Amino acid sequence: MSGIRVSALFRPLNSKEKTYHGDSINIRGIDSESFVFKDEKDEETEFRFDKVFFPGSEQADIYEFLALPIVKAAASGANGVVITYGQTGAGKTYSMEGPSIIQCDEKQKGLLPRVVDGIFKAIKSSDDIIKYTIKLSMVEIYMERVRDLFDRSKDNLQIKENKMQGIFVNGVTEISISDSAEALRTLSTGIANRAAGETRILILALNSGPCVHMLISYISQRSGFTPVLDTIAICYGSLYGKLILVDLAGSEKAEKTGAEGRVLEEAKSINRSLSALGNVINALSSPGRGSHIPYRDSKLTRILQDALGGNSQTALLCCCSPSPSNASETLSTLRFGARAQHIKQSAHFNVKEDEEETISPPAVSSTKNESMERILAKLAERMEPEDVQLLKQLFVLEGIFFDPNSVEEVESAYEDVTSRTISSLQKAVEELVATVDELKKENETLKALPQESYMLLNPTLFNMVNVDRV
Ligand SMILES: Nc1ncnc2c1ncn2[C@@H]1O[C@H](COP(=O)(O)OP(=O)(O)OP(=O)(O)O)[C@@H](O)[C@H]1O
Repeated sequence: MSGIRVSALFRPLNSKEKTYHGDSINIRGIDSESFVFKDEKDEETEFRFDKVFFPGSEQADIYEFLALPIVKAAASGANGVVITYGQTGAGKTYSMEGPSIIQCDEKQKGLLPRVVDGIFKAIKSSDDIIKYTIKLSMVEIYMERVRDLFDRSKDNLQIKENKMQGIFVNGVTEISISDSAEALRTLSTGIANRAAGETRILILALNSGPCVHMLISYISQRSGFTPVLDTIAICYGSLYGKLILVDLAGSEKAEKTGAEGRVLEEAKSINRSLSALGNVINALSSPGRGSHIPYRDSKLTRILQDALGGNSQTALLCCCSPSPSNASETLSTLRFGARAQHIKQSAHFNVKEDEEETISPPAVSSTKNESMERILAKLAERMEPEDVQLLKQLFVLEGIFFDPNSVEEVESAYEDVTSRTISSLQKAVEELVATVDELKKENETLKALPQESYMLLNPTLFNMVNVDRV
């Protein structure tokens, strides 16, 4: 999958819409990927997405097209994100959950229960030797605070970032699950805790390891290493895939909600976070984009930074009403989706460090390679070509990841690898100095011995010391 996979979904008309406009709808399908949309002024615009789900589409088809490839990739250690976007009542939650995640007709099942089933299926069909741990977290963003839906006392969680996990919610409750039924029961407690109208984020973390076939490929790579790199060889033990499902809050304008007081404040906060998402998408999709992408402008964009900026497989479902009465909101949802289509990404595998196992990370992505080359070019200005070659291998081994568009992160990755290399070189130098000291001492002892003892101990040394004395 390249870029973000974007689909538009038109739910069936509801009874209210039918009352006002009968059966009329403002879209005319062209094929499974495109349609003509008629706005409030009867102007027509053609839209094309990766797939269009017209009214009456099957929930199973949406899952298979948007989420299944991501589920499979997550089971092999890649990050994935599925987002539903659209105005209130457009079908985001229905698409995500279906009428209920616990008791529901098979046909109506939403993405969430299907994703959970899909993960367990992928695990069952994988190699027996791989052991998986699956953990669930569920948060909502309420008035720019990240709240834990499994533990309501945690109502202002912080978003952090590290090299192995990328972006993560610090201190969030993670519940281990071992089968679909348990996962759905757990999820339903989180769903019961949510506030109406907020953005809900479900994080499924999959850890797997040890993985033997990767151990073999690691050994074959190691055979070419010099002893210097051996001393800093990094051990890998497990892969983890992070799968995030995001049911966004309604995208309509705050004023349109007719709310007042606290509810209006909530609506404005939702608008701010969705407009921050729009700004990030605009920045990422602009052809001559600069290096600054405003991920830090909202909690939502910060959590989705990996998803939008590079190292995840991402699917966006733009949920719409097909009714002329919602034309202006539908148009803005479609435009949002059209912009998102221009974002280019590259998913890569996450390899978690482990002290006991040694496996090689899968191949790095092309974006990461570009970043790597850039950093190596910088290093080449001040290092010997052989050392740069060694670093190149180290980059590949270490599976370094960072946002290649962020100068800050490029710098920190550069500093990280440089300082590790320097410390390993320092260690090697210290060992050499110790060896030289030992040899010197040995030499002194030998010099102090009478000549006859030299000859008995080692005739070669005797000759060397003699030469030295001459
Ligand atoms: N694809 C669909 N098929 C049948 N009914 C649907 C579909 N999508 C949505 N609906 C119905 O439309 C109504 C609103 O849908 P839903 O709650 O999913 O909207 P939403 O976009 O999540 O709204 P909110 O922003 O308030 O969460 C529900 O009653 C739901 O049953």
